[in-house]
Amino acid sequence: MRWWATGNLVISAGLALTNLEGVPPLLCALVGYSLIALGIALVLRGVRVHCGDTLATGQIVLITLIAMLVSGYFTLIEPSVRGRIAFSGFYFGVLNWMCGYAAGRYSSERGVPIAVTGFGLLGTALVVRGMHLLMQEGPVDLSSSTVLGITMLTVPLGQVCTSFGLILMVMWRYAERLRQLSSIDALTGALNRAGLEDQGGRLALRLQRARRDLAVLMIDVDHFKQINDSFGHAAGDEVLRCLTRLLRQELRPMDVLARIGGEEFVLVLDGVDPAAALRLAERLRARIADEAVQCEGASVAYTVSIGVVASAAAGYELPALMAAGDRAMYEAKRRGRNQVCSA
Ligand SMILES: Nc1nc2c(ncn2[C@@H]2O[C@H](COP(=O)(O)OP(=O)(O)OP(=O)(O)O)[C@@H](O)[C@H]2O)c(=O)[nH]1
Repeated sequence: MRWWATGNLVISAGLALTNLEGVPPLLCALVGYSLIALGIALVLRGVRVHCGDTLATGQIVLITLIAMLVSGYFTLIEPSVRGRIAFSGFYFGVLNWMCGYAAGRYSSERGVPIAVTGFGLLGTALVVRGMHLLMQEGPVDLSSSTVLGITMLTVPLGQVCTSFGLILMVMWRYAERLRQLSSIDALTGALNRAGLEDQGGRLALRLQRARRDLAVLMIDVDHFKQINDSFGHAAGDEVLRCLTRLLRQELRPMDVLARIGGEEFVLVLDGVDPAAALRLAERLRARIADEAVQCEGASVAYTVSIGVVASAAAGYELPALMAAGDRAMYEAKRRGRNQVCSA
């Protein structure tokens, strides 16, 4: 956004300079056209940065230098207004197409089609203008042609489209980021309750429609308060992070992992039948009991209690599945912890 705004400011300054009465032609041509090229290069950098790429400073300098040299050539060495204006049409047109290409190629965000259309319109209008001036007979006449009239109309239309499209792209990016942040637990990076309701709910609905098995594991760390009390809160946090990493290793791409309370985690498993869910829960329980967490020189051993529930027993409603899984998990606690129970 910063590059794009600066770029547009520089383009405006360049345009103003090229149209000023009484300005020496050399200044008008060299500085004016260079500024326009520099401005478009900054816009191109902005679009690329937004799409995870960049445009090197050397490339920006090169783009500006080309405009300066060619316009200087048509002013000092081979003075030709037609040559200068035709060149600027082609050159700035192609640069605008490059901006459109960058936006369309690297991004799939809302607003991209509008921005690409805007850059496309701008580029096409400028190239058509350049071609028209080249083919025009007699002295250069910028006022009396229908083609030039249409291109003059297209340029502001393209500018409105690019501005609107780029603003939409940036807003969409912020909205996506906010949505992600509001569904992620800051400590572990797993989903939080809101994220679970959203992604877990969608997974359950998809599996119900496809008539596939779904299983939910409710996992609670045993005597977590004692871990905090004995080793400190930082060690407790590290246990939660390590547990998240360990659980992630067992997940497949469609599975959902969430932390829904202090030391309570939920796994929603895609296409897992009751027997396989029990086997997985048992494997997790044993691995967790075996792997102590190292934190600030201390080795913190811990265990978990797991409640297992499958769609075959409790249906596909996530709240009902979690309630049944919770009951099974508390049964595991009641039986002495470090256990797996199924609903
Ligand atoms: N380190 C750390 N502790 C937390 C966090 N969230 C909650 N806790 C602590 O987790 C502890 C949970 O204690 P309890 O609910 O009594 O459960 P427990 O000690 O695990 O006992 P059982 O579940 O019955 O085995 C409390 O002491 C909370 O302060 C967190 O993000 N980090």
